[in-house]
Amino acid sequence: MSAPTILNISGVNKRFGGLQALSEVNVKILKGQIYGLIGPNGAGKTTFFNVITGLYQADTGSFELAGKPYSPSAPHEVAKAGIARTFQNIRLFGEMTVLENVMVGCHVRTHQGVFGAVFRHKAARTEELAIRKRSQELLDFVGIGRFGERTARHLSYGDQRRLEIARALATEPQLLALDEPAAGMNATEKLALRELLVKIKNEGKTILLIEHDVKLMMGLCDRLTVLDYGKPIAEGLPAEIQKNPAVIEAYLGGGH
Ligand SMILES: Nc1ncnc2c1ncn2[C@@H]1O[C@H](COP(=O)(O)OP(=O)(O)OP(=O)(O)O)[C@@H](O)[C@H]1O
Repeated sequence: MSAPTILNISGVNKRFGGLQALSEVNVKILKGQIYGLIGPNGAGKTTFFNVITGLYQADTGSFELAGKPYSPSAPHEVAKAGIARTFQNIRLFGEMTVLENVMVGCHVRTHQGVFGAVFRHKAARTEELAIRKRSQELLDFVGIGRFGERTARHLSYGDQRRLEIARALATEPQLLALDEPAAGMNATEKLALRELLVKIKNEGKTILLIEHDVKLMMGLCDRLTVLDYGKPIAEGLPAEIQKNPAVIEAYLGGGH
């Protein structure tokens, strides 16, 4: 029996004025996969992320998350529905501690929410302790457990990326959507990131990944979709994608 479908999206179109940023995009991601989205600059990758996480509204498209119809809406609702994302430009609470950043992520799934935590009702205190413990476990999992009390903005670049991933995992997502997590990383940091993503996959999580480093993607992804000028030009296994003439043309041809 094949794995259940986590994300099933079809017929997505998105236009900005005269520009067709997404054109009939279909993506189907199975549980436990690392699914890659690649394409030259401006191909529509981030727009696709923005559409599935409710930052942009698609002109058309049908969306299913873990077998249920899903309508991308406000970011908090999207997190509750089960999609957690990171951004090309790191978005942390820079003045909060590393641990607190992850705790914020955990509150998506709590009963008391952030207000309960602030006013310190008794039930909230108990929940808060559990959240602290869970957050520390997540920091340990991504490899920055020793920095919990540091101010987030004092972490190294690579560790800030890990923290973003820990915070996203804290929302207990069905799908972890990572937008260029290796951007700006050196070779050692990239290698460590790769190991972390494999570790997350081995926990049974499902990952949707945008990344410019094609070599990294080919080694990491179970399947990929290639976008070019908003259109899907190929879908398949890394070995199929690598020898697809349309993909080679999109990357090496004169259009970009
Ligand atoms: N809010 C917007 N308004 C108008 N045009 C936009 C908007 N967002 C994106 N675009 C345009 O849509 C196209 C796709 O952009 P997008 O950022 O999704 O590409 P990308 O594949 O993520 O590129 P990169 O790899 O450079 O991040 C581009 O031509 C971009 O200029």
